[in-house]
Amino acid sequence: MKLAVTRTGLDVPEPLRTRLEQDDVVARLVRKDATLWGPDAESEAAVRLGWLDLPATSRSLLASLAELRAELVAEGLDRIVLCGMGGSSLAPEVICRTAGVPLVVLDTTDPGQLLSAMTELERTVVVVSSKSGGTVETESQRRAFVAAFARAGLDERQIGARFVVVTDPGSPLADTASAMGARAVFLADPTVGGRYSALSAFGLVPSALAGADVAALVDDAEQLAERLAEPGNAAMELGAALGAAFHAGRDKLALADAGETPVEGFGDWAEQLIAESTGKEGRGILPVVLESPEAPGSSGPDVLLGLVGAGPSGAGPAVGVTGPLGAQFLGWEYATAVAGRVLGINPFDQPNVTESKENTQAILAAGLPDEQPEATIGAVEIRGTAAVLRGVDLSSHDGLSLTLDALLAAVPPRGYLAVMAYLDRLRDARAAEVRTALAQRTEQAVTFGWGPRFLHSTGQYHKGGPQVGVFLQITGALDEDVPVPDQQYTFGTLQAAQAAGDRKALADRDRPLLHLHLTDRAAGIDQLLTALHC
Ligand SMILES: O=P(O)(O)OC[C@H]1O[C@](O)(CO)[C@@H](O)[C@@H]1O
Repeated sequence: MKLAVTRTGLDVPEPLRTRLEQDDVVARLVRKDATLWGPDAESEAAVRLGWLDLPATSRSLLASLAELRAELVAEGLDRIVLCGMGGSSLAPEVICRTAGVPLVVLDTTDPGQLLSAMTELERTVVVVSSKSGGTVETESQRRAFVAAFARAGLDERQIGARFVVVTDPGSPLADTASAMGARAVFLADPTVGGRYSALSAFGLVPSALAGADVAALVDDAEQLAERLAEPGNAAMELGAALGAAFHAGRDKLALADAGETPVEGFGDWAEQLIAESTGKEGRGILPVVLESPEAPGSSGPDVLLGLVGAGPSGAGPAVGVTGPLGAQFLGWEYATAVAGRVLGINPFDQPNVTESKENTQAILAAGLPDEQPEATIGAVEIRGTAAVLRGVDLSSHDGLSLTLDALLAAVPPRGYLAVMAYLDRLRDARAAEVRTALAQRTEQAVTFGWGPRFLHSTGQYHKGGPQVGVFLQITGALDEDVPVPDQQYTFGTLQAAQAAGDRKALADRDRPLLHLHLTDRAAGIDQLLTALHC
């Protein structure tokens, strides 16, 4: 099956089509012309287009991956835990979900979620994936697993044999991998950025070790790669549609898995690709991951519905993309690069991501801020900016409902509300229902992200995109905490510092923000959902 793109209710205007043709974008992109995104982006683009070659170059990984998987299974090591953030874990999660094979993805600093991953150690192999090799979440998780294996009685050599590392050549993680005697190290192509790395070792290594058929993925991508030089190819059509929608004022892309598609959870991967690539210089396309094509938020004056796995069935505006997963990855990457050109931004940098990271480090050094709640209602402590809380009667018996009403009222027309939950996405999964409940009550887009994962995805858009966002941050009390080995802080402190660091980054931009801290997570989520449904 080939990649196919269909549209309803959205035209690609002739001038845009002509411009893309006259500028020879199709031919220039496949020959990796770094000038496509303007002079400011040129030096970065020159070292960021390696993803176009991956369908051919990644083939060389397949034999060694099959061998390594067989070796691990023979030793009874059949549980794969992947430590990695953003582009280093989102693709393997979709690949494994789609293939129906188990992969434990650890992309969090939540101590509870970490502890649930640190089980069944006797059958566990940990894949540590980080391009830069310097991502604090990933390095902290690696240390925690080393300590857990040691507690389980493994010696140094045995511990090393439980780790597989994926990183860029020369990164600090490459050095650590050899120092710890990691069982295998895969050095990835440094000319591929994190969110474009689905078909590289970052996507393939953990997925193959978990049992997914990654050869099929590469085959499917290669079939599309062969057509990418053709004018009007499907990926070009998708990029043109995203660009046309943006210029028509439809700068929210509501993404849903659709139809009989075997692709599962694609929206979470595409969300990072689109948000981090386009959300900068005060513009961008905001991906809104929907629970289903009919979920609230699938239509609106600023929305384009994007269906993965089926053509659009209604009047639109919508775009449907069908085809196998390998082709979907490559097609959306290509389309995002094209959309970047249409929007006039550099789709390969993430200039605002470091800000929250730096705030986090400063907070870890100085200590967590002491911010007293404005009110505590049941299991929910309420804090927030004046733009949300001014005039809200927090002493009222329905103070939480009134607060949420005020939050919704603060979202401007064509703006958005971002829910950011620094919780355990397994145990506190019901928190995601807050998105649907809020989206039912507003015309504006409502997104949901698990912290700190979203910091490596929509976090770029929040800070670098149009400043029309309103934010709901949810944090929760800890049942247990876990020290980060050889650091002065625990995972719980790191998680709290990440949340506080991001609050600071948003406050520095005067964005309206409501911070709800759940003193009892389950009770607090219940309370929130009740307040939203009444
Ligand atoms: O693979 P790394 O270097 O750990 O980075 C993880 C993620 O962090 C970012 O660099 C920035 O948030 C993403 O672009 C990337 O996918």
